[in-house]
Amino acid sequence: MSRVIHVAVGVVRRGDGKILIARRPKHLHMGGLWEFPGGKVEAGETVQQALSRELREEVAIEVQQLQPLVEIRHEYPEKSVLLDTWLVTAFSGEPEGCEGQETAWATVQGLENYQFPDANQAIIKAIQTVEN
Ligand SMILES: Nc1nc2c([nH]c(=O)n2[C@@H]2O[C@H](COP(=O)(O)OP(=O)(O)OP(=O)(O)O)[C@@H](O)[C@H]2O)c(=O)[nH]1
Ligand SMILES: [Mg+2]
Repeated sequence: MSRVIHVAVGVVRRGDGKILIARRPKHLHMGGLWEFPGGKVEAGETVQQALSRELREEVAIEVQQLQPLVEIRHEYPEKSVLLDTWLVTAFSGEPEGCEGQETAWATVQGLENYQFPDANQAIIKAIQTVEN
């Protein structure tokens, strides 16, 4: 039995309702697929601290306001993840892929046109049902 990897995931929503997505670098787990930016929670960090750090490191934005969205437990053949997913409703800065990743803004409906890792289907469902 392997350990569950705790991952902080950010669903960054812009004023016009579009959602930020980024393409995972080819060499990583699930490389080439689209994702919501984020990464592993490190020892001694809260999930909110991890999310702020990851969004700064990966897409150069500062989180200003967030709310819990959903927690997804998923077993991939090679690892188990807990995607601790937050809706980011205010941020500063203009997102860019700091590690050379492609980024895009998608409408909630348009998310279906992108290929995500399997675990993300449940996140997309949660985004579709969220109000306000
Ligand atoms: N960030 C992110 N990770 C996801 C998503 N969906 C999903 O299955 N994962 C999985 O969660 C795991 C951890 O994410 P990560 O690789 O971004 O972690 P990280 O930024 O800390 O990278 P690192 O390994 O360089 O430290 C990966 O196995 C990844 O495949 C998603 O939408 N966003
Ligand atoms: Mg990451």
